[in-house]
Amino acid sequence: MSKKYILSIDQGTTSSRAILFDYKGQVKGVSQKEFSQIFPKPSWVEHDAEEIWETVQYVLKDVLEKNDVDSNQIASIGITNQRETTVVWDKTTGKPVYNAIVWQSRQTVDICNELKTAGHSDLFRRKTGLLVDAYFSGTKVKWILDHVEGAREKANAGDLLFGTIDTWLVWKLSKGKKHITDYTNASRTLMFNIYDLKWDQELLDCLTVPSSMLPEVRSSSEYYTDVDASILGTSVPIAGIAGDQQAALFGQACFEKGMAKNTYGTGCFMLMNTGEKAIPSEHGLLTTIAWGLDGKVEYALEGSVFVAGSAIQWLRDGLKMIESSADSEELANSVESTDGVYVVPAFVGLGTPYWDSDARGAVFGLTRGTTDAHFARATLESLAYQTKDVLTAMEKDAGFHLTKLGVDGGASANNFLMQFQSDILSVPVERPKVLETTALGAAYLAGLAVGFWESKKEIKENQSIDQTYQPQINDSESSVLYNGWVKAVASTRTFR
Ligand SMILES: Nc1ncnc2c1ncn2[C@@H]1O[C@H](COP(=O)(O)OP(=O)(O)O)[C@@H](O)[C@H]1O
Ligand SMILES: O=P(O)(O)OC[C@H](O)CO
Repeated sequence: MSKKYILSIDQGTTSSRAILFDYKGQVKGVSQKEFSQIFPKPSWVEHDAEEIWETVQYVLKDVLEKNDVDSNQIASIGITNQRETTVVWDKTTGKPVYNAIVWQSRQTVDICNELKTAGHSDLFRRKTGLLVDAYFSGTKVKWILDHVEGAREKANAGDLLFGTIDTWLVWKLSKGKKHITDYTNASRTLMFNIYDLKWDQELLDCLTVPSSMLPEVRSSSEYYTDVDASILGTSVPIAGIAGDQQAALFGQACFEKGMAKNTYGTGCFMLMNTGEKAIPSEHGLLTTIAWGLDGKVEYALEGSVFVAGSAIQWLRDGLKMIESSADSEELANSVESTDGVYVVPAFVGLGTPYWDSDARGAVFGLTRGTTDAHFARATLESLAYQTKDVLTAMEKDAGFHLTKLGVDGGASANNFLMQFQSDILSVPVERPKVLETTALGAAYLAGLAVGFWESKKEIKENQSIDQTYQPQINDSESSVLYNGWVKAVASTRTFR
């Protein structure tokens, strides 16, 4: 039977997806399953790693069954994942010793403060391109070893393994045969030197993490192992791995230096390809690995916003203002403006460019006339304002202006948001036809490794644009609106 498809696993913060892509990069079928968000304390976010694995198995089988595709028709599997989220499990039993600590979780703020007080900030920044922040995996591993009874002893004896979600899934899919990750995921851990391309003993010592827990680091596109035949009926090669934001950069075909994309998912992540040169940021951005491919590594600058689509979920689930996230568009469009209302969704602090762990959400400008529509509109607008904060920092670091912004991710389906984004940035916003660029990027990486696609040039030809949003307000109107946001953020940060 001929190999017609590449199968992508997109393990995101709120759901797991399996997507079948054909040679043209078109979606042949999708299966998606949400899983539980666990909030043990305010600003802590955890997942059950076993539940994640169950949802991944479910969507893999479901997408094949629903679309009448046999696993024999799959040329290879690509994995892309929510990054930084940390799983520690027992090597022998395969059982996690604690919930997965999610990238958004703030439970390691105290550990970060200790590292900063001990004077380690520069060391981490210099070697990893990141910042000492609870966002990244390193302090999460340390937290688990410090807080789970017996964990440190077991880790020291070599009995525990660490992995980001990609590592956990490959371990499960290969029935414990492979403990690996790729450069992009390793570059988000605070333990990996992005210049030497090795786990860094000095950083591990600061974090008190034994090196025996760490996975082998591989490129983002190569044959790693097979999915065990018992899972899908035949053994299918796994041949692509990348963190979801890097995969989206690849899926948007941002192969050249200076090309950037912004993904609106649970959080919002803007990445710019900087080629074979890593650019250290002076404006609060992260320097990170874009991918390891064809025997070399390329780098990116990244701005990370912690709360974006999850603010819309909060309107839906917390405030019960809307029934579905998509309803936010109609509600926002039912009013002409927010009437001066600003929502700063700093539920878990603020990421780029503020890196303020202690900030918490705030609402400004309420009047007796404020309605749910103003509130929903202001919440959607906050995604665009946060993106403007990031783009401003990125342009300063890169030293040039972007001429257009490629977008993707769940919330990029929102036309109100995309138009407002273009208005606030004063640049065109381009949305591709295939919004699943994260999964597509992982598919491309997996397909290149097995010859399904021959080259990046072939991939580029698959790209097509759904809609371009042009700025509809002038620069001074846009500045007035943005200045209100700048004041709102400043006030949020002084409230403690
Ligand atoms: N039409 C929409 N308008 C606004 N937000 C949306 C819309 N559709 C989805 N979202 C938001 O996008 C997020 C889901 O996007 P997705 O890319 O699947 O995220 P993730 O990969 O982080 O799980 C959710 O937080 C949801 O609230
Ligand atoms: O699950 P997403 O798409 O919001 O992505 C999460 C990021 O990878 C966190 O760094």
